[in-house]
Amino acid sequence: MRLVVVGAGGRMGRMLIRAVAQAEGCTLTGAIEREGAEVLGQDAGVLAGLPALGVPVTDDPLAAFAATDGVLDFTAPAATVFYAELAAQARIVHVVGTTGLSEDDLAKLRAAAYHARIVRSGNMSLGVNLVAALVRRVAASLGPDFDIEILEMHHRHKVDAPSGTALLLGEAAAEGRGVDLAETRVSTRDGHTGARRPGDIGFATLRGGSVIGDHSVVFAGPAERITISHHAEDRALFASGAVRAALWANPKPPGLYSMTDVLGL
Ligand SMILES: NC(=O)C1=CN([C@@H]2O[C@H](COP(=O)(O)OP(=O)(O)OC[C@H]3O[C@@H](n4cnc5c(N)ncnc54)[C@H](OP(=O)(O)O)[C@@H]3O)[C@@H](O)[C@H]2O)C=CC1
Ligand SMILES: O=C(O)C1=N[C@H](C(=O)O)C[C@H](O)C1
Repeated sequence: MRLVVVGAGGRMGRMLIRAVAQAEGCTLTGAIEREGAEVLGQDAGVLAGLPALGVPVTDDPLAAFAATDGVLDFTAPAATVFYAELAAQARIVHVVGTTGLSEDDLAKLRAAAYHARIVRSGNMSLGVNLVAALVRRVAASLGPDFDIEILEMHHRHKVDAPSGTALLLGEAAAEGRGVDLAETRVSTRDGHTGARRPGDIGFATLRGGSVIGDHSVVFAGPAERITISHHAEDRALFASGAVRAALWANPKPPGLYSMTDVLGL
């Protein structure tokens, strides 16, 4: 499968180049960065710490999308919406790892998925998606006297909160409970907040250092507490999940898919 990496100079972009170069059955056909980026013109392989691959980083997605089967995109919301529209025009696979998308952005992705095969997930790892399945089940089993709180910590450069993974886990908890996350979500507490509202799903965000991604879901009951945690130890985990998603989506009809579909969970 021919693949293009957008946001090639980013933390995940470099990991994605490595993952494509090392994956059986995949060829890197393009590496895209934004206009004016310092890495333009560099060889994508060298950028990712590999021998040269003969693929220069460019700011021309049109040419790259016209000659590929799929795009791996861990960039920023506005960029992802733009690339989804291009992927739809080119009728290719678009794997979206970007987090922090608004409802409006998501609506645009749903529209693009009439023509593109889009796989989107706040976390491309097998472990987190298994944890989400577990959280759904635990939330469905426990009664309303168990309060649900989600804690996450990421590196100091992360720009969105709560993380895409925290929201994915929150959605799983809400689904398990049969409630709407939008109506139960509490993402900030400060000052005199009053007592916890029954049924709320709380989010707490920590940022610092080089933490790749730590998540815990706490079910706090009257006399016991269950904590389900996941700790990412290497970004390569997300990159190999993204390549797996692209290979899975390649023969599928247009649509918006998730890692739950890819992993058959
Ligand atoms: N779903 C998952 O499993 C995971 C998701 N993520 C998500 O992936 C995203 C990226 O994370 P990370 O790699 O750490 O961030 P970085 O900031 O390191 O990388 C993002 C890259 O995208 C580039 N970019 C921004 N806009 C465009 C554009 N229009 N065209 C081309 N390139 C563009 C940025 O360039 P510039 O610096 O010039 O803005 C930057 O190089 C985040 O949303 C993060 O939460 C991260 C890990 C796992
Ligand atoms: O920005 C990151 O780094 C990560 N983002 C994703 C998220 O928002 O959950 C996934 C992972 O935790 C790393």
